[in-house]
Amino acid sequence: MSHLIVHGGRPLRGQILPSANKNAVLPVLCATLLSDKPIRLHNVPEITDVKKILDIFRLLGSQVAVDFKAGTLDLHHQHTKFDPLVHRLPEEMRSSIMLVPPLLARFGVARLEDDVKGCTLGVREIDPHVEVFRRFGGVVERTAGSLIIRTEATLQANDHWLDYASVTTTENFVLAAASANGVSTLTNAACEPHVQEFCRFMMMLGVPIQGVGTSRVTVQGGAQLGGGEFHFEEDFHEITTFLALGAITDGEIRVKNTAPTQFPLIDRTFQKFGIEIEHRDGWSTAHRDGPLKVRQPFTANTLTKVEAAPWPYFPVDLLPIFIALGVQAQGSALFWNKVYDGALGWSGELSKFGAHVFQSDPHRLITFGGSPLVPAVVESPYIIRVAIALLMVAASVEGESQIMNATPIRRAHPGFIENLRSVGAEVEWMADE
Ligand SMILES: CC(=O)N[C@H]1[C@@H](OP(=O)(O)OP(=O)(O)OC[C@H]2O[C@@H](n3ccc(=O)[nH]c3=O)[C@H](O)[C@@H]2O)O[C@H](CO)[C@@H](O)[C@@H]1O
Ligand SMILES: C=C(OP(=O)(O)O)C(=O)O
Repeated sequence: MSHLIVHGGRPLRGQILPSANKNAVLPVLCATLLSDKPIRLHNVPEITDVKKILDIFRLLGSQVAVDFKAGTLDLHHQHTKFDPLVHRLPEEMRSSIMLVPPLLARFGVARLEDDVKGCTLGVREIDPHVEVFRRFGGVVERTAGSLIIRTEATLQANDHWLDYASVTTTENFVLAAASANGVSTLTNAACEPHVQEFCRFMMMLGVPIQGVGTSRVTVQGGAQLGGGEFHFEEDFHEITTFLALGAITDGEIRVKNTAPTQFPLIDRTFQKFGIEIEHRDGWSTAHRDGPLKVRQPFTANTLTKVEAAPWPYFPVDLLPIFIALGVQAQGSALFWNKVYDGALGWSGELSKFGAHVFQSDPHRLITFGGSPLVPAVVESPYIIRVAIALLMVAASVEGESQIMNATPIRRAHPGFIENLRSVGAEVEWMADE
């Protein structure tokens, strides 16, 4: 059941309790492997990436007890063993790469399959990760289809300066530094909300970290790590997505949001399309007054633009959601993906709805929105948020559309289709032939 049928044109109204952020949950799961004490996690989402990591934990001999209904996960990596000749880390997901430091710290060896590229957004380098492994004393060897990384001794604390603020490389540095023999500092560190949430988990395990939320992070390594309990926050991606779904269908969805301090730039970006976000009493709502409309800039010869780059810029994973708003909003807007070189190639699918978009180069796309759209059969690339963006457009257009290959949604958003139905959407997975 990889395709979605959407009967669009209904305003979506209601209330949503968002799930946790996949990109916080996955590094935390990897980090649990550093400790041999019991750990309990709350608000754990039932998503395919989480299930893949739990499967490998079971194969390694860890105790795993999960209740997705209650959102609780109990992990105990006490009798865990890793054999590079037998065990394969999960493929088609980026987060596998963050199992490497805990495996090195505990077993002195890790093996990483080549396909850890995740969403097909363009080049997703592993070199910054390899550099981090080497700086901590890892010896990296290429074999057919995988990398083998080994360490002879305890990981060596060090200072490192990244080429760019990479999310998973920052998390990998912190993971390696936690078990290294001294103080390590990373400069040009990523500081996304999920990186901060991951660091808070590491601190709960007993790792002293300074500079969380900034571009320089210092980690005191070598502490004896404990266990404990941790509760995941609501995902700012999912909050934003449901606010946008309410707005694009001319409805109104109220979404629980206990961290509105993360939202000022996201709110201002909504305003660029004629949408006002209200945060009140732990809930957020998007209001629109009339048709969606791109706000005109005061500067001559420019376009209203959404510029996505590492945090605290506008988050790159949310760009497709706003491109969907752009094709429905009257006027022109420029979307600039400063991170990925292959994240906009799907724009041809928007044309099937009758949308007018122009990709000016691999990083930039202009929407000329507001013209009437028609239902369509479109094909999603393997990109979570693009499957959702196509679904958003379909939900805003009267009639039946189909989104082929929409399963990437299941990598990040548990019960997404059920949630959509609960706010009035007519959407279902297509039965297999
Ligand atoms: C599991 C996880 O957490 N995945 C997220 C993580 O992936 P991930 O950690 O893989 O993303 P990186 O931050 O490493 O960036 C991805 C790629 O973008 C390019 N790049 C990035 C930044 C930059 O300033 N210059 C540059 O060229 C590089 O080619 C890099 O390989 O962060 C990405 C960027 O927020 C998100 O899209 C992914 O959802
Ligand atoms: C791109 C994403 O994930 P990944 O890095 O796991 O592919 C995402 O979460 O939007």
